[in-house]
Amino acid sequence: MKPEQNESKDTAADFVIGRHPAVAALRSQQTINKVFLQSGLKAEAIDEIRQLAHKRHLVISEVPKQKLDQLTDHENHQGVVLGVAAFEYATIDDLFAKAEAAGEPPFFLILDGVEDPHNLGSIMRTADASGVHGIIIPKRRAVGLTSVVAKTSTGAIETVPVARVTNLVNTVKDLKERGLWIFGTDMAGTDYRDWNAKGATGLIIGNEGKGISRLLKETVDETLTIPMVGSVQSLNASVAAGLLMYQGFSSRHPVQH
Ligand SMILES: C[S@@+](CC[C@H](N)C(=O)[O-])C[C@H]1O[C@@H](n2cnc3c(N)ncnc32)[C@H](O)[C@@H]1O
Repeated sequence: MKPEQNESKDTAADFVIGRHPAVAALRSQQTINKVFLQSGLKAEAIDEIRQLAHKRHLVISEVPKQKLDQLTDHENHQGVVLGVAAFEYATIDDLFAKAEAAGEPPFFLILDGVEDPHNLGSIMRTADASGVHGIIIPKRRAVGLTSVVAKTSTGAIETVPVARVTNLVNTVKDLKERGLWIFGTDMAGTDYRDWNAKGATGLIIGNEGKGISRLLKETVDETLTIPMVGSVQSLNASVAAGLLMYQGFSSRHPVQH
């Protein structure tokens, strides 16, 4: 499959939902594109939001409650939703370009349905620190680039490109054709301390509950395990990703004695 059939450059819409978060966002430096207020709603907090929006020369759209329910997937919006600056997604080619610009074999992270924005943000933070050239996520059933992810990433959202694809299995097959060696992760594989990530590498981290899907597991060249001696079943996805990314870093940047 050609990459352009599976992925494209796109942007994520994000919303600030509810009265307090909206006031905080309007008072901050955050770029706001749209202000939606529930039509006919009268309250002091709404007046304050109107004033703050006017001060910033923002256009206010008065919309029926159903429209806000729809935008927020029925979250408790209290009649207020702001459309905030979207984060732009990269393409797979952008990720390859980043590796090439660094003069290094690609080191990509593939997240198979990570859902928790704190996990994604924290993974991005470690990816930035450990020299990962980019992250690939699926379009469906996974968290995207939201404001919580941006905050948790402590700025890494600006430096680590994230590509969103419709079909991870096809993307991984395509990456293999482009020379990457694909590593899966679960509880029964090679000890990750023996892992050498010097070559072109794709590392897959699974969903917080389900791990890596069966079809994706079938595509991997090798599976890695972080040994565990306690009683818990598995590590948190971002902790496991962090340890593995740093093992990758260690093999790429050995200590010079
Ligand atoms: C919370 S775990 C998922 C657990 C899931 N029940 C399973 O059995 O795969 C989320 C992801 O973190 C990574 N992970 C967690 N603990 C790991 C370990 N000890 N070794 C390798 N990867 C691990 C894997 O990528 C896993 O898919």
